[in-house]
Amino acid sequence: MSLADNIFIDMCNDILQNGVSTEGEKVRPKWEDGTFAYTIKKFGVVNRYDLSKEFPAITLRRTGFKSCIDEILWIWQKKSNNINDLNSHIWDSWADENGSIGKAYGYQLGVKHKYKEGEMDQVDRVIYDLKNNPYSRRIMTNIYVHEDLHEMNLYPCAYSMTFNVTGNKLNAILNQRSQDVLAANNWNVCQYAVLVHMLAQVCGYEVGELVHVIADAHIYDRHIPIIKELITRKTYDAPTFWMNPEIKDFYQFTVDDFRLDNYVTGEKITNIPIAV
Ligand SMILES: Nc1nc(=O)c2c([nH]1)NC[C@@H]1CN(c3ccc(C(=O)N[C@@H](CCC(=O)O)C(=O)O)cc3)CN21
Ligand SMILES: O=c1ccn([C@H]2C[C@H](O)[C@@H](COP(=O)(O)O)O2)c(=O)[nH]1
Repeated sequence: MSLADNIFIDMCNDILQNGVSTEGEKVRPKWEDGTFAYTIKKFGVVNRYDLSKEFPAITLRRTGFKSCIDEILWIWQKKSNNINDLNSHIWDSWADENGSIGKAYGYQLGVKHKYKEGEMDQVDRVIYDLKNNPYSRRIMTNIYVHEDLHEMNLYPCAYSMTFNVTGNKLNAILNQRSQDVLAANNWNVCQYAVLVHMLAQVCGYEVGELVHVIADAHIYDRHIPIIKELITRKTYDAPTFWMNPEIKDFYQFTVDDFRLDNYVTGEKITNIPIAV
């Protein structure tokens, strides 16, 4: 069993047993047929992944490793907010007729800001500090920008990263305000784990911990039977993560520079309904 499976199973059991239902409350998302998408939710879930021990992909079912990397590169490296730059279709429901998701995610990371050292966007600011001020306690990004929220089709969920160098290790906190546990929990964990690996390699560190702080961790009503079945499955050993060691420039990584070897998992769950 992988450590990530343990964390996932414990979190799901905690939500199912101790969570609170939103049924009958005023909620925003809907299912495709127009009915409200209620959840069972738990406030303030914190999960810690030691990336130096294993890559945190669950084995209960296969996490779409290549598509989650494609999305993190879309946001952090291409700094794009257009689904035409993305190879998967996961954002289609939130894009306008031109393919834009508005001033969200990649758009915000590409905005240049004025600092004493010159103009930089948030990603380049992080890389600059990791290389030049590793003991700074101010190395963080934030894409939850209130003045632009009215131009976002979906407000950012995973909205902030805080990086912290301790010894020769790069640690990070991912702050997430809202988490669809079935569709995107392990997806988000794997993509931000990959981001920490990338930044550690190009800035000269070993990987440390990824701490995932989730304000509202929820299981949608139509996902409850799927989750109940999922967490009773057999688990396998964690896969081996490979990243091309030759890449030393953050902007040179492509999806082909990453691989999960020996990723043995339970069977695929097809057609997971997504609340929009
Ligand atoms: N309700 C909801 N849940 C989300 O997870 C979510 C949103 N909305 N809105 C924006 C993005 C889009 N995200 C998504 C959307 C779909 C999948 C999905 O269908 N996942 C499939 C496999 C996809 C693949 O491997 O390419 C899965 O089996 O989990 C995942 C994340 C995450 N976000
Ligand atoms: O990276 C992501 C993006 C989105 N989600 C989920 C979390 C919620 O279920 C919805 C967003 O709805 P809000 O009403 O805006 O909270 O999308 C995710 O888990 N991960």
